[in-house]
Amino acid sequence: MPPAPEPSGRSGGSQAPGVRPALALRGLAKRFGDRIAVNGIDLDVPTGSFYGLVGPNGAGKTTTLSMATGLLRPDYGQIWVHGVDVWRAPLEAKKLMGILPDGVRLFDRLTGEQLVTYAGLLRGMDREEVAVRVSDLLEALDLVEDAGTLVVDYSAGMTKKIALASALVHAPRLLVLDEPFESVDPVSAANIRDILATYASGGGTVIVSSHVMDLVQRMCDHVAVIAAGTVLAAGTVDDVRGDATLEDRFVELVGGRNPGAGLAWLRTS
Ligand SMILES: Nc1ncnc2c1ncn2[C@@H]1O[C@H](COP(=O)(O)OP(=O)(O)OP(=O)(O)O)[C@@H](O)[C@H]1O
Repeated sequence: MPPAPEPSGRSGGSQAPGVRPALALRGLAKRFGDRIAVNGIDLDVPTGSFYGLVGPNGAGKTTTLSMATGLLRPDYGQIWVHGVDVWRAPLEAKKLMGILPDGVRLFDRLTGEQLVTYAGLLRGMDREEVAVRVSDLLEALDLVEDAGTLVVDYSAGMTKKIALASALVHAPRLLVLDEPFESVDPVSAANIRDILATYASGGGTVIVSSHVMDLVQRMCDHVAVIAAGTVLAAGTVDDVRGDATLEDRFVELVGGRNPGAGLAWLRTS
Protein backbone atom coordinates (compact mmCIF):
# COMPACT_ATOMS: atom_id res chain seq x y z
CA MET A 1 0.00 0.00 0.00
CA PRO A 2 1.51 3.40 -0.91
CA PRO A 3 2.27 5.59 2.09
CA ALA A 4 -0.03 8.49 2.93
CA PRO A 5 1.31 11.76 1.57
CA GLU A 6 2.90 14.37 3.74
CA PRO A 7 1.07 17.69 3.63
CA SER A 8 1.72 19.19 0.22
CA GLY A 9 1.29 22.83 1.16
CA ARG A 10 -0.10 23.37 -2.35
CA SER A 11 -3.67 22.45 -1.70
CA GLY A 12 -4.98 24.59 1.07
CA GLY A 13 -3.43 22.93 4.09
CA SER A 14 -1.63 24.82 6.82
CA GLN A 15 -0.70 21.88 9.01
CA ALA A 16 2.36 21.85 11.23
CA PRO A 17 5.27 20.16 9.43
CA GLY A 18 5.21 16.37 9.68
CA VAL A 19 1.59 16.19 10.93
CA ARG A 20 -0.64 14.25 8.58
CA PRO A 21 -3.79 16.01 7.41
CA ALA A 22 -7.15 14.70 8.61
CA LEU A 23 -8.10 14.27 4.95
CA ALA A 24 -5.82 14.26 1.93
CA LEU A 25 -7.11 14.04 -1.64
CA ARG A 26 -4.79 13.54 -4.60
CA GLY A 27 -5.81 13.59 -8.25
CA LEU A 28 -9.43 12.77 -7.47
CA ALA A 29 -11.59 12.41 -10.57
CA LYS A 30 -15.06 11.13 -11.44
CA ARG A 31 -17.06 11.11 -14.65
CA PHE A 32 -20.75 10.26 -15.10
CA GLY A 33 -21.15 9.33 -18.77
CA ASP A 34 -19.95 12.37 -20.74
CA ARG A 35 -20.09 14.66 -17.73
CA ILE A 36 -16.90 15.22 -15.74
CA ALA A 37 -18.11 15.84 -12.18
CA VAL A 38 -14.70 15.99 -10.47
CA ASN A 39 -11.65 16.83 -12.52
CA GLY A 40 -8.47 16.17 -10.57
CA ILE A 41 -8.88 17.54 -7.05
CA ASP A 42 -5.94 17.85 -4.66
CA LEU A 43 -6.74 19.00 -1.13
CA ASP A 44 -5.30 18.80 2.38
CA VAL A 45 -7.68 19.33 5.27
CA PRO A 46 -5.55 20.10 8.34
CA THR A 47 -6.25 18.16 11.52
CA GLY A 48 -8.33 20.24 13.93
CA SER A 49 -9.58 22.58 11.22
CA PHE A 50 -13.14 23.63 10.51
CA TYR A 51 -13.09 23.36 6.73
CA GLY A 52 -15.74 24.75 4.38
CA LEU A 53 -16.25 23.37 0.90
CA VAL A 54 -18.12 25.86 -1.25
CA GLY A 55 -19.07 25.97 -4.91
CA PRO A 56 -21.98 26.67 -7.22
CA ASN A 57 -24.70 24.11 -7.95
CA GLY A 58 -23.23 21.15 -9.78
CA ALA A 59 -19.62 22.09 -8.87
CA GLY A 60 -18.83 18.57 -7.66
CA LYS A 61 -18.99 19.04 -3.88
CA THR A 62 -21.26 16.08 -3.13
CA THR A 63 -19.38 13.86 -5.58
CA THR A 64 -16.06 14.82 -3.95
CA LEU A 65 -17.34 14.21 -0.42
CA SER A 66 -19.00 10.92 -1.44
CA MET A 67 -15.67 9.67 -2.82
CA ALA A 68 -13.74 11.01 0.18
CA THR A 69 -15.96 9.09 2.59
CA GLY A 70 -15.97 5.80 0.71
CA LEU A 71 -19.56 6.04 -0.57
CA LEU A 72 -18.67 6.46 -4.26
CA ARG A 73 -15.73 4.84 -6.03
CA PRO A 74 -13.42 7.37 -7.77
CA ASP A 75 -12.33 6.82 -11.38
CA TYR A 76 -8.87 8.14 -10.43
CA GLY A 77 -7.07 9.45 -7.41
CA GLN A 78 -6.41 8.59 -3.81
CA ILE A 79 -7.88 9.54 -0.45
CA TRP A 80 -6.38 9.25 3.00
CA VAL A 81 -8.09 9.88 6.33
CA HIS A 82 -5.49 10.41 9.05
CA GLY A 83 -3.08 8.48 6.86
CA VAL A 84 -5.44 5.56 6.18
CA ASP A 85 -6.28 4.87 2.53
CA VAL A 86 -10.09 5.05 2.33
CA TRP A 87 -10.44 2.67 -0.60
CA ARG A 88 -7.74 0.17 0.41
CA ALA A 89 -8.56 0.00 4.12
CA PRO A 90 -12.23 1.05 4.20
CA LEU A 91 -13.14 -0.41 7.59
CA GLU A 92 -10.20 1.22 9.34
CA ALA A 93 -10.88 4.54 7.59
CA LYS A 94 -14.62 4.52 8.28
CA LYS A 95 -14.02 4.03 12.01
CA LEU A 96 -12.36 7.45 11.97
CA MET A 97 -15.22 9.20 10.21
CA GLY A 98 -18.71 10.44 10.97
CA ILE A 99 -20.71 11.25 7.86
CA LEU A 100 -23.83 13.28 7.18
CA PRO A 101 -24.43 12.56 3.49
CA ASP A 102 -26.76 14.65 1.34
CA GLY A 103 -29.98 12.90 0.45
CA VAL A 104 -29.15 9.40 1.71
CA ARG A 105 -32.20 7.52 3.05
CA LEU A 106 -32.18 6.77 6.76
CA PHE A 107 -33.86 3.80 8.43
CA ASP A 108 -36.90 5.98 8.92
CA ARG A 109 -39.19 3.34 10.41
CA LEU A 110 -37.11 3.60 13.58
CA THR A 111 -37.75 6.29 16.16
CA GLY A 112 -35.10 9.01 16.46
CA GLU A 113 -33.78 7.40 19.63
CA GLN A 114 -33.66 3.95 18.05
CA LEU A 115 -31.86 5.28 14.97
CA VAL A 116 -29.02 6.91 16.92
CA THR A 117 -28.80 3.87 19.21
CA TYR A 118 -28.57 1.63 16.15
CA ALA A 119 -25.80 3.82 14.70
CA GLY A 120 -23.82 3.48 17.96
CA LEU A 121 -24.30 -0.30 18.18
CA LEU A 122 -23.30 -0.68 14.51
CA ARG A 123 -20.05 1.07 15.42
CA GLY A 124 -19.40 -1.64 18.00
CA MET A 125 -19.99 0.50 21.09
CA ASP A 126 -21.35 -1.07 24.25
CA ARG A 127 -25.05 -0.58 24.99
CA GLU A 128 -24.65 1.46 28.18
CA GLU A 129 -22.24 3.93 26.63
CA VAL A 130 -24.54 4.26 23.62
CA ALA A 131 -27.53 5.01 25.90
CA VAL A 132 -25.64 7.82 27.66
CA ARG A 133 -24.46 9.40 24.42
CA VAL A 134 -27.87 9.09 22.73
CA SER A 135 -29.49 10.89 25.65
CA ASP A 136 -26.81 13.64 25.58
CA LEU A 137 -27.17 14.10 21.81
CA LEU A 138 -30.98 14.23 21.88
CA GLU A 139 -30.74 16.87 24.60
CA ALA A 140 -28.10 18.94 22.77
CA LEU A 141 -30.06 18.85 19.51
CA ASP A 142 -33.41 19.62 21.18
CA LEU A 143 -34.96 16.33 20.10
CA VAL A 144 -35.92 14.91 23.51
CA GLU A 145 -39.64 15.45 23.00
CA ASP A 146 -39.51 13.68 19.64
CA ALA A 147 -37.19 10.86 20.69
CA GLY A 148 -40.06 8.36 20.39
CA THR A 149 -41.38 9.65 17.06
CA LEU A 150 -40.67 7.67 13.89
CA VAL A 151 -38.02 9.38 11.75
CA VAL A 152 -40.37 9.14 8.75
CA ASP A 153 -42.62 11.61 10.60
CA TYR A 154 -39.78 14.09 11.29
CA SER A 155 -39.57 17.43 9.49
CA ALA A 156 -36.63 17.99 7.11
CA GLY A 157 -34.69 19.90 9.78
CA MET A 158 -35.34 17.29 12.48
CA THR A 159 -34.18 14.62 10.05
CA LYS A 160 -30.91 16.54 9.49
CA LYS A 161 -30.41 16.77 13.26
CA ILE A 162 -31.04 13.08 13.93
CA ALA A 163 -28.69 12.18 11.06
CA LEU A 164 -26.08 14.45 12.63
CA ALA A 165 -26.55 12.73 16.00
CA SER A 166 -26.02 9.37 14.26
CA ALA A 167 -22.79 10.70 12.72
CA LEU A 168 -21.48 11.95 16.08
CA VAL A 169 -22.38 9.09 18.42
CA HIS A 170 -19.06 7.21 18.04
CA ALA A 171 -17.00 10.41 18.55
CA PRO A 172 -15.23 10.25 15.17
CA ARG A 173 -11.95 12.09 14.49
CA LEU A 174 -13.25 13.51 11.21
CA LEU A 175 -16.78 14.71 10.63
CA VAL A 176 -17.93 15.19 7.02
CA LEU A 177 -21.20 17.08 6.69
CA ASP A 178 -22.87 17.71 3.35
CA GLU A 179 -25.15 20.76 3.69
CA PRO A 180 -25.76 20.31 7.44
CA PHE A 181 -27.77 23.51 7.83
CA GLU A 182 -30.21 23.02 4.97
CA SER A 183 -33.81 23.20 6.30
CA VAL A 184 -32.59 23.69 9.87
CA ASP A 185 -34.18 26.55 11.85
CA PRO A 186 -31.87 29.35 13.16
CA VAL A 187 -31.96 28.22 16.81
CA SER A 188 -31.15 24.62 15.90
CA ALA A 189 -28.46 25.86 13.49
CA ALA A 190 -26.88 27.86 16.33
CA ASN A 191 -26.98 24.73 18.55
CA ILE A 192 -25.36 22.67 15.82
CA ARG A 193 -22.67 25.33 15.31
CA ASP A 194 -21.91 25.26 19.05
CA ILE A 195 -21.66 21.46 19.05
CA LEU A 196 -19.34 21.52 16.04
CA ALA A 197 -17.18 24.30 17.50
CA THR A 198 -16.80 22.32 20.74
CA TYR A 199 -15.96 19.21 18.73
CA ALA A 200 -13.31 21.09 16.70
CA SER A 201 -11.80 22.72 19.79
CA GLY A 202 -11.41 19.22 21.25
CA GLY A 203 -9.18 18.20 18.32
CA GLY A 204 -11.85 16.95 15.90
CA THR A 205 -11.85 18.02 12.27
CA VAL A 206 -15.04 19.20 10.56
CA ILE A 207 -15.66 19.49 6.83
CA VAL A 208 -18.91 21.15 5.79
CA SER A 209 -20.22 21.84 2.34
CA SER A 210 -22.48 24.85 2.20
CA HIS A 211 -23.90 27.50 -0.10
CA VAL A 212 -24.16 30.02 2.72
CA MET A 213 -20.98 32.09 2.43
CA ASP A 214 -21.68 34.21 5.47
CA LEU A 215 -21.97 31.09 7.60
CA VAL A 216 -18.77 29.61 6.21
CA GLN A 217 -16.91 32.90 6.77
CA ARG A 218 -18.05 33.04 10.41
CA MET A 219 -17.75 29.36 11.24
CA CYS A 220 -14.85 27.94 9.25
CA ASP A 221 -11.13 28.64 9.54
CA HIS A 222 -10.32 27.08 6.13
CA VAL A 223 -12.20 27.00 2.86
CA ALA A 224 -11.91 25.53 -0.62
CA VAL A 225 -13.84 27.01 -3.52
CA ILE A 226 -14.61 24.48 -6.20
CA ALA A 227 -16.29 24.92 -9.57
CA ALA A 228 -16.63 22.57 -12.53
CA GLY A 229 -14.90 19.85 -10.54
CA THR A 230 -11.66 21.74 -9.86
CA VAL A 231 -10.31 23.72 -6.90
CA LEU A 232 -10.23 27.46 -7.70
CA ALA A 233 -8.83 28.55 -4.33
CA ALA A 234 -8.05 26.86 -1.01
CA GLY A 235 -6.49 27.92 2.24
CA THR A 236 -7.40 29.82 5.36
CA VAL A 237 -10.63 31.78 5.04
CA ASP A 238 -8.69 35.02 5.50
CA ASP A 239 -6.21 34.12 2.75
CA VAL A 240 -8.92 33.11 0.30
CA ARG A 241 -11.15 36.15 0.85
CA GLY A 242 -8.37 38.75 1.16
CA ASP A 243 -9.92 42.18 1.72
CA ALA A 244 -13.32 41.14 0.37
CA THR A 245 -16.14 39.16 1.94
CA LEU A 246 -16.09 35.46 1.16
CA GLU A 247 -19.30 35.92 -0.80
CA ASP A 248 -17.79 38.63 -3.04
CA ARG A 249 -14.63 36.60 -3.51
CA PHE A 250 -16.70 33.53 -4.35
CA VAL A 251 -18.68 35.42 -7.03
CA GLU A 252 -15.43 36.85 -8.40
CA LEU A 253 -13.82 33.40 -8.59
CA VAL A 254 -16.81 31.53 -9.92
CA GLY A 255 -18.25 34.26 -12.17
CA GLY A 256 -21.43 33.55 -14.06
CA ARG A 257 -23.58 36.44 -12.79
CA ASN A 258 -26.20 37.18 -15.42
CA PRO A 259 -28.86 39.36 -13.81
CA GLY A 260 -32.20 38.98 -15.50
CA ALA A 261 -30.76 38.18 -18.93
CA GLY A 262 -33.45 37.04 -21.32
CA LEU A 263 -36.26 37.57 -18.82
CA ALA A 264 -37.70 40.78 -20.25
CA TRP A 265 -41.15 39.17 -20.14
CA LEU A 266 -40.97 39.18 -16.32
CA ARG A 267 -41.26 43.01 -16.28
CA THR A 268 -44.80 43.90 -15.32
CA SER A 269 -44.54 47.68 -15.86
N1 LIG B 1 -25.23 9.92 -10.07
C1 LIG B 1 -25.03 10.83 -11.02
N2 LIG B 1 -25.27 10.56 -12.31
C2 LIG B 1 -25.03 11.48 -13.27
N3 LIG B 1 -24.54 12.72 -13.05
C3 LIG B 1 -24.28 13.04 -11.78
C4 LIG B 1 -24.51 12.14 -10.70
N4 LIG B 1 -24.15 12.75 -9.53
C5 LIG B 1 -23.73 13.98 -9.88
N5 LIG B 1 -23.79 14.15 -11.21
C6 LIG B 1 -23.38 15.36 -11.97
O1 LIG B 1 -22.09 15.70 -11.52
C7 LIG B 1 -21.95 17.11 -11.36
C8 LIG B 1 -21.54 17.42 -9.92
O2 LIG B 1 -22.66 17.14 -9.07
P1 LIG B 1 -22.58 17.28 -7.49
O3 LIG B 1 -23.87 16.77 -6.95
O4 LIG B 1 -21.32 16.67 -7.00
O5 LIG B 1 -22.48 18.86 -7.33
P2 LIG B 1 -22.67 19.78 -6.04
O6 LIG B 1 -21.52 20.75 -6.05
O7 LIG B 1 -22.83 18.95 -4.83
O8 LIG B 1 -24.02 20.54 -6.42
P3 LIG B 1 -25.19 21.18 -5.49
O9 LIG B 1 -24.58 22.35 -4.79
O10 LIG B 1 -26.20 21.60 -6.50
O11 LIG B 1 -25.68 20.11 -4.56
C9 LIG B 1 -23.28 17.71 -11.79
O12 LIG B 1 -23.17 18.11 -13.12
C10 LIG B 1 -24.25 16.56 -11.64
O13 LIG B 1 -25.30 16.69 -12.59
